[in-house]
Amino acid sequence: MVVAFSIITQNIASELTLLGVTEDKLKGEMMDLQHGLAFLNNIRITAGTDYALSAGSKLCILTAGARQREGESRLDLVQRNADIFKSVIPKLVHHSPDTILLVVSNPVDLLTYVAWKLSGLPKERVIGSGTNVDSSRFRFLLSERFNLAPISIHGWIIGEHGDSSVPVWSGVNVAGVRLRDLYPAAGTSADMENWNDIHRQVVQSAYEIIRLKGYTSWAIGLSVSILAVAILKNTRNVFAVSTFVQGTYGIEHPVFLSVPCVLGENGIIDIIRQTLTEDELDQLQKSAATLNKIQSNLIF
Ligand SMILES: NC(=O)C1=CN([C@@H]2O[C@H](COP(=O)(O)OP(=O)(O)OC[C@H]3O[C@@H](n4cnc5c(N)ncnc54)[C@H](O)[C@@H]3O)[C@@H](O)[C@H]2O)C=CC1
Ligand SMILES: CC(=O)C(=O)O
Repeated sequence: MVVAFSIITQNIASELTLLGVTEDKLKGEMMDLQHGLAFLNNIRITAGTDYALSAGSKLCILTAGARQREGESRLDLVQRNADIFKSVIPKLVHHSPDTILLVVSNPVDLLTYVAWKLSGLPKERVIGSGTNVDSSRFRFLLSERFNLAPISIHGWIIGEHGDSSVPVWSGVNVAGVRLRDLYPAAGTSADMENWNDIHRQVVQSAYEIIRLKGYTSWAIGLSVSILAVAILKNTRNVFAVSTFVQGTYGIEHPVFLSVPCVLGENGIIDIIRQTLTEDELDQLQKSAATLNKIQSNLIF
């Protein structure tokens, strides 16, 4: 619902459909959103369980599925949510054969792979929300340490949206001034200033928020609506999103994980190849291997 709300406030869509399994809940959410339209630009909002409502969609955002309970990892959800995708994806693509799929449900990298396989769509049109939200958490935490606005901090988290994510310390910079030029040990094992604690906090963020409020919503909602803006407005902005990476960064496994990608009306237009250190590359390849191990045992 935060994704839907953020999209409505961004004025990027003329129609929005909420699809799900509970008619009453969907109708209630639809009415509540509709009653706010007098304060916003107009948009046609519909809701229901009939996938025909979504016919001709340019973008389908997938948030269906189980979420982590306290202490559960994202990877623990995989088979449950793959089963749900088995019933959802073919119906979506049947009604919108030229759509772009943007997967948010967890574990997002594995489910993006599942969505790609089930949909038959070209890989450029199947995208996972990936580590865009981790990168935003990273930039926020760095911004507190630098005492600067998060938007002025450039830093990327790549790899799995989950426990094996990779902080690209070698690239962290403000206005082109690299943290590593000022303090070469930042994020390494020799780091006396403990910058890596920021990455630890990024990885722990979802666990901590789930412990505190039961689920995460605001940051992911904003993060996904920004991706929707880039796709629907063809902006060519660069975000860390989950894409098919076999053959890039020396990754041999057929997996989806996050690297910086250019987004536009056809989905992923290009991958930006970052100059990673040997250690960062090694971590990225390990992240791919972690995902591949689970992916090879998936049934869908
Ligand atoms: N990638 C990311 O950064 C994030 C991912 N998530 C993931 O998004 C998913 C949803 O999380 P929440 O919205 O918090 O959970 P929620 O429980 O509030 O919503 C899940 C929705 O899925 C619907 N659903 C269940 N089976 C369905 C089916 N067969 N067809 C259509 N809809 C179905 C439910 O009715 C419910 O409305 C979870 O997998 C969660 O882990 C959540 C936050 C961030
Ligand atoms: C739940 C989740 O994946 C997140 O907020 O990062």
